[in-house]
Amino acid sequence: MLKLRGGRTLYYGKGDVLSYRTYAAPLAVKPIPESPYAGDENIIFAHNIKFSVSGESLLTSFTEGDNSQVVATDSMKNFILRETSNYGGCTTEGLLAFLAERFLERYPHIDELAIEADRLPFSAVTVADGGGWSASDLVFRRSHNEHAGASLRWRREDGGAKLLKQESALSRVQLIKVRGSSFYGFVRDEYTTLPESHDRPLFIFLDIFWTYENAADAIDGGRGKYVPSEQVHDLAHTVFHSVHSPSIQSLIYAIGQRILVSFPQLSEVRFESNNRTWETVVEPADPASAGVYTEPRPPYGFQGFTLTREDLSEGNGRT
Ligand SMILES: O=c1[nH]c(=O)c2[nH]c(=O)[nH]c2[nH]1
Repeated sequence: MLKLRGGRTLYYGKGDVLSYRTYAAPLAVKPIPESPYAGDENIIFAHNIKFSVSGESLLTSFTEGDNSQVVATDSMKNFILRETSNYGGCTTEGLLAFLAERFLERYPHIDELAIEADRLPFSAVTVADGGGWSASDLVFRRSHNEHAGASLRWRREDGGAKLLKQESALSRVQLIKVRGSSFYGFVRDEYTTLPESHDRPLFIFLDIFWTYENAADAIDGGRGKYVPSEQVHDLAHTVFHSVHSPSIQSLIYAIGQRILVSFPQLSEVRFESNNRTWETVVEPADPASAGVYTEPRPPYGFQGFTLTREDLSEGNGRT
């Protein structure tokens, strides 16, 4: 949240700015053992952007109805859309940094801004190419599955723009593991009705956020240290597949450790998870046989956890 000196909150801006940029620079990343992902041609580089500004100079627009310093949110939308064509890089974080820095240059009375985006994923369709199959470079399908995101906060300082906060994201992951998860040993008392489970079908909703040690690695994909959400997703799959989890709490911690080990350029990884474990209708005779489940009823449980590099050192009291 954007705040003025003295702690007063003041901001305004535009959300849901839908920007479909074509032919951004291609992104190439180092492969990791858990993922075949090596980059993106960025033929479609599309985002849903949210943008807001703050500053002492805007106070009278609220207190006195003085619009003389107000950049209309309609103009913000135009700025974002038009300037997106001038972005020469290949990452969402880079696009947001480019827009933020240009905006602060263009409007010197704005002190602080927040900009965030969800990447709108489009994947190439597979086409027959005379005997085989290949990925089209012309036709793409809109995906409504998990996607990347990023958020940045900037403040004008000493005439330049200073990055205050950076977070990248993988949002709306939905994964089901049909067996190999348990939940038992929890507090049992007069309020407990949940049976212990030694092998449950575990369905989780997951959002994963990460922060770089050096934000330049997120902003400039050419430095070779960009962490693509696709690799984060593949790491999460791999851990979910391979560990027997005693709880979602323990599962997200294991995924977080693996992410920090794989990507030494990150300082922090954060999780928000949601338990959507299917409700059992017909119990399977043994875990690998036919069962029938249905959607769980609300309310849903959730978990949150932030890991730092300390979580990788021995004797941190958490492992
Ligand atoms: O992985 C879980 N963690 C919990 O804290 C919890 N609580 C609950 O009812 N089911 C689960 N599952």
